[in-house]
Amino acid sequence: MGLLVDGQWVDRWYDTRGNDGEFVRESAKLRDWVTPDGEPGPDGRSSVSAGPDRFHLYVSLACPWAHRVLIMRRLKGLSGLMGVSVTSPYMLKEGWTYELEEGSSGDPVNGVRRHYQLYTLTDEHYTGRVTVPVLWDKKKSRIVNNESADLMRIFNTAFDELTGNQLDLYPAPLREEIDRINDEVYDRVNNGVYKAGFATEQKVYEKHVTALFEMLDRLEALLEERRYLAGEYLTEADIRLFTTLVRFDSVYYSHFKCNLNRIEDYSALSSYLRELYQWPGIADTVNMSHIKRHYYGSHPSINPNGIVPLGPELDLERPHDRERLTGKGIWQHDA
Ligand SMILES: N[C@@H](CCC(=O)N[C@@H](CS)C(=O)NCC(=O)O)C(=O)O
Repeated sequence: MGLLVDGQWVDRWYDTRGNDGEFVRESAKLRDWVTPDGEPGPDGRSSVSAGPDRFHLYVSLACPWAHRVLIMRRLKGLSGLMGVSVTSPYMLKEGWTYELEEGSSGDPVNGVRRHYQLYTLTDEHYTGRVTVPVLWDKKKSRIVNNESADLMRIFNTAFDELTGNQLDLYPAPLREEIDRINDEVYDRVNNGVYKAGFATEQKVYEKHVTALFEMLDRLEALLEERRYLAGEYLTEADIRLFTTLVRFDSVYYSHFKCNLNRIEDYSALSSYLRELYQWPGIADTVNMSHIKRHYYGSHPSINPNGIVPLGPELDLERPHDRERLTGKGIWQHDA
């Protein structure tokens, strides 16, 4: 695990010592947009135009941030329009790689063996963390964007004219509520499990685990009343929560020591997790082997021998009881 410094790969773990035992996630740096005609994106950001064979997605099936984007690709019918390269589950000295024998798909587009090469192809002096997911522009031979929150929004609208898909996972009337939920879920849940798991001071770990379970209790109460986080429609907020929930009992509970409860112990949250897992197309995006091998095998400071636990045995296919709450599926753009 490492980062690029002026285009050179440096093998270095996160610096928690310099932050009083806290893991601080670096913000993504490549933030261009994709729009139907290449007109500027939100906040006037520069943009490239959507095209049928222009983009390629690089993901790890283990990574919850990449997973959100893979789900959006599926729900928005983009699979035929945009190929995907899957990394090896392991992220070790050279960072993410495309080693076929470890379970990577390889990289048919650029033929790179190490994920950081995509960053140096984009900018030979790149400095910063080298993360998945990444959206690659085949026309300009560079990364367009490496922030999953942006990629979800791009996929929600940019290609609609090409696909005819009208589903809207960020509908205008619900945006304020979605943004509010996303902020808290990001801080306490999505990134909260990492802040607990990568903490190197007891009090820091306890602070983040406490905040995480306070939030899970609040989400449990909300989901007792609401079918989905923002109400009756499934939105991006649900996808963002799902990718953490589906990893929780297998990984975050034990590997990151987030073990006050399992998701299975919450009635509404566990049923909600099963409903989302059973949503058409979603189960196919979940690869528990990559998920477990990645976490237990890529963090030697937490799990030095890399032993991958056999359990727990989860049955996400069993019935859920969410029909008792009103649900209207996914919003349509022209609804
Ligand atoms: N802000 C990014 C974060 C992505 C991220 O941190 N991905 C992890 C994998 S789960 C990664 O690639 N980490 C490598 C590193 O931090 O060096 C996003 O949401 O797209």
